[in-house]
Amino acid sequence: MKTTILGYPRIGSHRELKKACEAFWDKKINEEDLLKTALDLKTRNWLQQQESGIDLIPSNDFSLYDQVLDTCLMVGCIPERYKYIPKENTLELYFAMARGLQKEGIDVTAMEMTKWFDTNYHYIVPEFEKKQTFNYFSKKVIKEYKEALAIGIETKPVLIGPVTFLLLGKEKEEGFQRLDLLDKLLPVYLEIIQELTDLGVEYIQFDEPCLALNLGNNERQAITTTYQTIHRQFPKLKIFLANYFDCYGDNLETALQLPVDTLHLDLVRCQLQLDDILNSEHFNKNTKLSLGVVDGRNIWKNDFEASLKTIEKALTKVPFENICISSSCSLLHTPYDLDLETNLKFDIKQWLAFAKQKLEEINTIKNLCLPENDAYLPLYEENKLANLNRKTSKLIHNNEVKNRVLKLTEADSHRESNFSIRQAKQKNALNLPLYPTTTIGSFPQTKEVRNWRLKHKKGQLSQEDYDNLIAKEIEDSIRFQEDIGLDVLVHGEFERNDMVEYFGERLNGFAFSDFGWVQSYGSRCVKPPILFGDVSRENRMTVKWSEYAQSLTEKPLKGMLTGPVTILQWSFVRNDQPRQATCNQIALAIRDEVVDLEKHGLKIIQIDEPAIREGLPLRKEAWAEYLNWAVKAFRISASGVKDETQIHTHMCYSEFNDIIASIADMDADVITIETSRSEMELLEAFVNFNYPNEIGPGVYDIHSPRVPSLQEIENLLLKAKQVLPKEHIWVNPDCGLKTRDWPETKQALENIVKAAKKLRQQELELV
Ligand SMILES: CN1c2c(nc(N)[nH]c2=O)NC[C@@H]1CNc1ccc(C(=O)N[C@@H](CCC(=O)N[C@@H](CCC(=O)N[C@@H](CCC(=O)O)C(=O)O)C(=O)O)C(=O)O)cc1
Ligand SMILES: N[C@@H](CCS)C(=O)O
Ligand SMILES: [Zn+2]
Repeated sequence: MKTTILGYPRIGSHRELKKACEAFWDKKINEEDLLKTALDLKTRNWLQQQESGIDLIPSNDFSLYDQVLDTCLMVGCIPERYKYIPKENTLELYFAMARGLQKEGIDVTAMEMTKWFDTNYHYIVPEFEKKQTFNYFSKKVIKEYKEALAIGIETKPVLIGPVTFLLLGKEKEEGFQRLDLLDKLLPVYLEIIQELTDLGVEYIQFDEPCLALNLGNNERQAITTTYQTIHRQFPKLKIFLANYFDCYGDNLETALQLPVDTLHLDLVRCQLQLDDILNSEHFNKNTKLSLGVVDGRNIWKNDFEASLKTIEKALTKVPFENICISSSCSLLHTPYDLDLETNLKFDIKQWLAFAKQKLEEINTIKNLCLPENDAYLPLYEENKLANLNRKTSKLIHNNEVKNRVLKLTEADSHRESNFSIRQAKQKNALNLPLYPTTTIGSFPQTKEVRNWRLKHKKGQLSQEDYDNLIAKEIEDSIRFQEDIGLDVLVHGEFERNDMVEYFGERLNGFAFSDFGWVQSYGSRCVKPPILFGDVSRENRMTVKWSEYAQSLTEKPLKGMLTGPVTILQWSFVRNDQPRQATCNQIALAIRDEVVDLEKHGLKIIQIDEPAIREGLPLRKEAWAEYLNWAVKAFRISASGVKDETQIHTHMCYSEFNDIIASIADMDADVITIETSRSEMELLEAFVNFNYPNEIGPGVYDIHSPRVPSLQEIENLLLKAKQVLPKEHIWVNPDCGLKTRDWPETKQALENIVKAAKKLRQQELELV
């Protein structure tokens, strides 16, 4: 029996990689310094895994920015627009693809980014053209294998499988299907595998999480062709095939017939597939099984008793030596180390395991399976006790909250009137111009603002002083928004550390870590709150600052809240009750806040739901049930106000096509969406569906430091104007501006307002 994991977090327990990357981008450190930090992190990760008894330790799971971008570089899939960046300057090219580049006559946009399956991790979307060619360009995988070898660790290199790589990408022109490129891509993979096997690599982990999706026959055939070809050419190579985040489902038969050494199962997301596999006529008894019993997506302690039962079941059909104990998916999605948390209550801390603790769990589970396991029995008992304690803890249950959810009625998820009546009333109440301009909520979270919060947290800045600084920042931002002529203002979210953590900190039922960082994209991290119990709102959460901001201006100010599905989705959520039940509890807490904002004079309230698409189950069979409760939860949160109050929602990084009916069903008066990186492509779904309510297609890609020109914004707006009724169009950036600096924000927003004014002028001239 062996142990493995599919990947380890890489940002650093103290976000060392984030800090090094950002210092490198700011030219405060050079390439050598950055690469040294990276090597230190990789080395620490490998040694940690070795020390924890992991047998098959992954390499090439590290990335300076994103593993899909690494794969693009590996196979030379570099879009034409980067050709002016010298290829020898690999890091400049790499970060230009990730973030865009504006310097010395070069002005290139970044590649698109989207969500990695149903996680809050974003990957860079590969771009393919009809005449796409591939070549073995970046040798990172070799370099990392050698780096580990240099410290005496023989690793299992991880590659994103060619089929998943193609499916995750996008055709940039018509007339071909990206899967047709497999014939050209596969030879490059073979070249890479050749180099790895020449170095003595025994196992390669191929990540093919596309197997968790509904695939067509040609996609399944592509999987079969790929692994038959690899096996034919490298019969001695041990192919470790990893699918995760859901079952193999109807791809199981294909997967079971592949010539692979080890098949990985995510047994956290899909318990039942083990029975299906063991009972399948296609199951080859010589195939090893990697049993992903330790949750790579959540932070609850493993239930050893349950895991051992699962392993016992596998052992009825699979020889002991053919079992590998592993994490359900890469541990990338969990924080580093629970030992760093000194402020978590013991009661709660005893229920948790972060990445380092998960390594230890995997090792313990394996040892508990051995005949001589005496030394590990105390750990088994400790685990049993902690889990029992969680089941019965008084910290978790609140009957008042449970009853309120039980008493919800259909009427609680409906506004008083339908949209057209509300629209007319809101027009009167708000008196906005055509093409109203607004922003999505946050303004730059500068170093100063974050430092005030840090000092305040450490007790070095009093509540009063902190509040005064925030108030001044809000006032400045209101003046700025008025000066440039925005129509609907925001307070700027300066008081918030994060749009989910901030609410979690103010709601009952949540706990917080100090170092529970998880990479969201590139150098950006989030610290998901730990949602352990019934959720309720004790006090108002946002009214003070929104009311204050509104008092500074005659223009309408948007109250700013995070929606129930997003709070659920971006927290480490309890696994002892259905997600739907937890979501309704959050919805009621947000509803109370919405009603309070209205009471305090806010005429527009935005309830952000950027995670609604990401929460969609990977398999379509499960969509309807999810969408039903998710949309309902949003509606519960939004429906406590009168018709005149305008409810906005915001979503970013979403493919809307498949779920557009549900988005319309959310019945927000206005929705702002991400569209600029995709050149308004994402708007298509709204147009085809005849989306009934108002819509603000983002015209400024806020994830890149690039300032969009007036012309670019105008072009995007013209595209929107061609397909949407003009009375429905809002003009706004893609998403919040918290990651941007003020100078570029000012320039970009000025351009946005100018573009909207120009459009209005053109309308006047037409009359
Ligand atoms: C909209 N997005 C979000 C997602 N998920 C969320 N939970 N939140 C989101 O906003 N998913 C999809 C997208 C992803 N986008 C982003 C965008 C930006 C960030 C981001 O900027 N993250 C910050 C960390 C934010 C935070 O929690 N800050 C705290 C702690 C501040 C801190 O680092 N303090 C320093 C000292 C201050 C200093 O000197 O700089 C310290 O403690 O050492 C706060 O503001 O109080 C990031 O830095 O990565 C994430 C996802
Ligand atoms: N209101 C949030 C939404 C981000 S998705 C912000 O502006 O940052
Ligand atoms: Zn957003």
